Order: sequence, then C-alpha cells, then structure tokens
Amino acid sequence: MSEQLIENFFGNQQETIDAENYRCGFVAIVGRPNVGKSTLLNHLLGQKLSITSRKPQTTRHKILGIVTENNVQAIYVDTPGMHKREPRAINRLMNQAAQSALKDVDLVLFVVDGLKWTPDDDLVLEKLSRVETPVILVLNKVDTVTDKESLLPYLTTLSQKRHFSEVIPLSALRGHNLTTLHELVGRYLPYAPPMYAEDQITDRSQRFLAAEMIREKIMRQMGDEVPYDLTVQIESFKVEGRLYRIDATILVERDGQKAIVIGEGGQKLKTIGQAARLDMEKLFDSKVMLSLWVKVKGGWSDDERALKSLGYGDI
Ligand SMILES: Nc1nc2c(ncn2[C@@H]2O[C@H](COP(=O)(O)OP(=O)(O)OP(=O)(O)O)[C@@H](O)[C@H]2O)c(=O)[nH]1
Repeated sequence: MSEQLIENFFGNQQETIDAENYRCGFVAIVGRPNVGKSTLLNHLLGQKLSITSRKPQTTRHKILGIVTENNVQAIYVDTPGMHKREPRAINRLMNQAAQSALKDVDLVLFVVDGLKWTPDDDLVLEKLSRVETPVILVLNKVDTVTDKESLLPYLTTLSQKRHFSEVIPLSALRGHNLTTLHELVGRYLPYAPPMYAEDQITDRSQRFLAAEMIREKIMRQMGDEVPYDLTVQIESFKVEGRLYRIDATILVERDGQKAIVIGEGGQKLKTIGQAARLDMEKLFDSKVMLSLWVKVKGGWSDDERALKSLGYGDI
C-alpha cells in the first residue's frame, strides 16, 4: 500500500516537473526611476505586486516576483530606480539595493522609457559596465512613441552604447510583447529545477505587501509635499480564516503632513484606506478589515537607525 503511495507520489512529480528541460534563474530589472519597472513586473506576473505611481522613486525595496510558465521559472528582482542625487540616507540605501541586485543574477533587463534618455540612464549604463551577466535592453512605453520611424535608428544608437544580448521594444502597460520577452528571458536562464512552487508569485510576506499597498494609495492621493517623507508600519496582522485584520500606522515627518494625510474630516485617510483594502482583498482573496493611524516621527528618512528599525536594513 505505502509502496504504491510512494510510487504515485514520485510518478506525479515526474509528470509535472521535467527537471532536465527546466530552466530557472534570477533576472534583475534595472533602470532609472519612473521608466516602468514595477509596471513591467506586475504585468509579467499578471498580478499587482510591486507598487506603481506617476511619481519617481516609488519602489524602495527589491521584490521577488516569480513567473512560472512552460518549463521556465524566472525569478524577477525589481530594484529601486537608481539616481544620481543622494541627499538623504534613504537615497543611499536605495542605490545600494539596486546595485546589489545586479550581483548573483543570471540576466539583467535594462529598462528605458521610450525615446527619453536622461543622465540617470547613463548612470545605470555605467553601473552595468561592471556587469558580465547578459543584458537585455527593454525599450518600454512604445505606446507613447508617435514617430515610429525614429524607433529603429534610436535602437541602433542605443546598441552602440554597450553590447546588449537582445533588444526588445514593448509596452508594459498595454501588455505588448510581454510573451516574447518571457520567451527571450527563458533562453538566458540556466538549466535547473524550479526553486519555488509553481503557483508562488513572491517571497515577500503578506504583511510587507499590505504596507506597500497602503503606501501606493497615499502616493497616488497626495500632492508633492508628502510622499517621500512617509512610511507605513504594520502594527498587527491577524488572519482569521478568510478574514484579515490589519492595523497600520502611517509615519510622517511633520504635524502639517499629518493633517494633509488625514484630510478634512478624515476624508483623505478614508479614501486611502478603502482603496488599499480593495487591493488587499483581491491579492489575499479574503475579506480585509483595515485600521489606519497617522503618527509624526520626525527625521526618519534621514536616520539610518530608524530606517533599519522600519525594515529598510535588509534592502
Ligand atoms: N504609456 C505607458 N506608461 C507606462 C508604461 N509602463 C509604465 N508606465 C507608467 O509609468 C509610470 C511609472 O511606472 P512605474 O512602474 O512605477 O516605474 P518604476 O520604474 O518602477 O519607478 P520607480 O519605482 O520610481 O523606480 C506609471 O505612471 C506607469 O503607469 C507603458 O508601457 N506605457
């Protein structure tokens, strides 16, 4: 009886995982802020995982997004946008995180924004000059390029800047050419069995994802005066069957910012909470009860110790 069970177990495994033909590896997604790295990751995953907004430097952590399809498991590392100015500790940590993501990967996707080349793109290119890993140039946001004739000469100019293993124009937002990209990625990954379960999409905790979703909603709701100066801390995260009870605190630098985040009669905070809750319910496939508070904690974004206590130490 148990012999049969063992046989069944291994028999089934062999059917689902063809280890000899399997490819699995790490892919870093790099590029200056706002080129669409997080959007690309989300659309490759077919799920909202990495937060996006129109404001640059939305991403502060590297996130693993795992895409498993057709005997290929691509483990994507989304990196904070690299940028030249490092006025505060958080900017230094973000740049360090982006650079460390380039080590120990099998492939790098260098994402650029349409025909818009800036000095920050040169900075990324400079960092890539020390990388021996194959690099695919991803020209994102092609949907915004009105003069299609200029695309090919532009790609030729970019290809002269360094050797790219492949060059692919796509639109992350519209989902154009993403299947081709996934196929190309597969060709550069080593033959190896999958590292994660085939239905796993990230190694990040639900707690972390919940905090990121709240932060995204604040960034979308707020004017320029607040976003870079705040962070979200999850105080309590309880799962009771299909019900999640989440308490979170939004930390801001100044009293004035607290008033802005809360809004008149608490209206702004309510909108933020509602939008974040709906996203969480989708991602966790459960009902979510979310309580939000706003607290003033001056100086956190320039204080390395405070940053570490808020979870930025391991980026
Ligand atoms: N038109 C168009 N917009 C896009 C495309 N991809 C991303 N965007 C938009 O570009 C903006 C920035 O996208 P993000 O994905 O947050 O960019 P990011 O590179 O991750 O930014 P950081 O977190 O700052 O590094 C958002 O408003 C996206 O909707 C695209 O293919 N076409």
